[in-house]
Amino acid sequence: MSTANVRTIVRVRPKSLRELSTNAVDLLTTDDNRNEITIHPPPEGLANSRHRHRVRGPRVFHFDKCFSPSAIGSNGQALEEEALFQNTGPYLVHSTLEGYNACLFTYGQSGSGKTYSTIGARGQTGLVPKLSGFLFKEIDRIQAETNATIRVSISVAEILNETVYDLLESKESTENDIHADASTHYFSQGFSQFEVENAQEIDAFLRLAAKTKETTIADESGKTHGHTAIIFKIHQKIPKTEKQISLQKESYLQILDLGSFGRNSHQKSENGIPSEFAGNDESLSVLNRVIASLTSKKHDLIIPYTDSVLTRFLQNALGGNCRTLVLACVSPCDFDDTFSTLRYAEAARKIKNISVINTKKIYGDSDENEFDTIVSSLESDRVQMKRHEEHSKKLLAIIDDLKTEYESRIRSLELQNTALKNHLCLAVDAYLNPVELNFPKKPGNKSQKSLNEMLQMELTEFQKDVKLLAKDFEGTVLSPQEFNPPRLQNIEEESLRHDSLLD
Ligand SMILES: Nc1ncnc2c1ncn2[C@@H]1O[C@H](COP(=O)(O)OP(=O)(O)OP(=O)(O)O)[C@@H](O)[C@H]1O
Repeated sequence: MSTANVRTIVRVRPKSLRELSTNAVDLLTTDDNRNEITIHPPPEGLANSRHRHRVRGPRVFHFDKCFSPSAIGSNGQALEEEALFQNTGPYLVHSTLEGYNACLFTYGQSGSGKTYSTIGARGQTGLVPKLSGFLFKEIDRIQAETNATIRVSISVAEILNETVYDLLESKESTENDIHADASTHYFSQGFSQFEVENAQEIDAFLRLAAKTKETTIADESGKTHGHTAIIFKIHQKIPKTEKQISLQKESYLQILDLGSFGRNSHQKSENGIPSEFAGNDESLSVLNRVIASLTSKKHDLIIPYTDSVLTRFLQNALGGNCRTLVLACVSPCDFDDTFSTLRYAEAARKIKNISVINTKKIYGDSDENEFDTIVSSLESDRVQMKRHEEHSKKLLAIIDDLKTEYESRIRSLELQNTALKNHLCLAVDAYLNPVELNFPKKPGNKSQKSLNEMLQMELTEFQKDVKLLAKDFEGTVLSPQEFNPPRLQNIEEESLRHDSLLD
């Protein structure tokens, strides 16, 4: 079992021709050695930015690795291409061949270089072709050294508006068709899988997938706006030792080229106004919520993985049984989207994954050894338990906070209650023992009568108020027995008493 944080790599693309021709201001300073990127707010008057009011000066972000655009090498490839591969490929391939699940997913605004970096473009080889070459080189080496048998199969899917398209079978899948693998908890079942024996075959399947995309789900301009998932399943059988025990390992290597968000994106929100996530479906905003929940100080107990198909795919990669790399791609001249990407990428670095080697021992020729199945399932349960234990701790902390808050509220209510009780007692006492008023004698019966009526009315109003007050506090302040409201007869006597005072 190994615990590791999600690793984040940020790649800054060079200025596009449009940005060069319009003299767009470069807002990023990248220090590849310190792995930090500084973003500078655009100069006044150049852009109307959502974030500017929160970012008055430059803001520095830290990552596991940063790549600024570099010169083109003698092989026609940008120099950082090889460095990018060295920082991703071996980690992913070695992890998968050790038996761990591994995942790389891209993140970034439209046109920031996600597809360029993963798949490649116009003579530039992306990570996936390099990775498949390296994978088979390593498989050949291991097979030669250990006599292990390693089989690789590939699935390619497109996630678009909550629908999953199997790009190798050209069919749609519903959410129920696709599900997690029982032993690895990896969300990968339900697509067609094809066994591949070398990098050329992988390349052929990727071309087939691209063709399917183009003919079935691309728009008129030939673009597709979904998230592309390339999933390799690696199955290893390691031959028997003297004790007649052989090992089986099954792991997944998942590459996700995510769709775009951003103001330059191809789609708009429902009301036609471009928004941060308008360029894609809601799934990217769910992904941001998942990252925010996993890294929140408030310890959100429910991580919204199930709110989108994309986050179901990434459930293992974010906080689960997987070694994960995030490749965040940014444009140098777009403040809002670049700032947002850098913020989420930096947050993703705080996510902790607990991964296990997905292995199974086999005795003799049987691969149905009950004991080992139980052991491997227990190991997987242990990881789940550890996660639940962490959640329980967070839950207890929240309960403690709530308890303290409620205790202080109860104390304050008790104080209020005592104050109101005193207040009510005074009011009742004032009513039952009125201060005798010395009204001046007025000549003539008429004015004396109207004064009596006035007194009578005030007395009735006061009686109502006291009754209401007593009702409000019934059972908490005064019991009905304690409170003895004056009856009408008493009021009449009182009125007569006042009358006699006036006489
Ligand atoms: N590092 C880079 N060096 C040179 N050109 C690049 C680089 N990154 C991207 N580009 C160019 O920028 C353009 C956009 O790149 P890309 O299509 O990979 O973006 P994206 O993030 O996948 O966008 P979308 O999600 O909208 O498809 C392409 O023409 C690509 O060739």
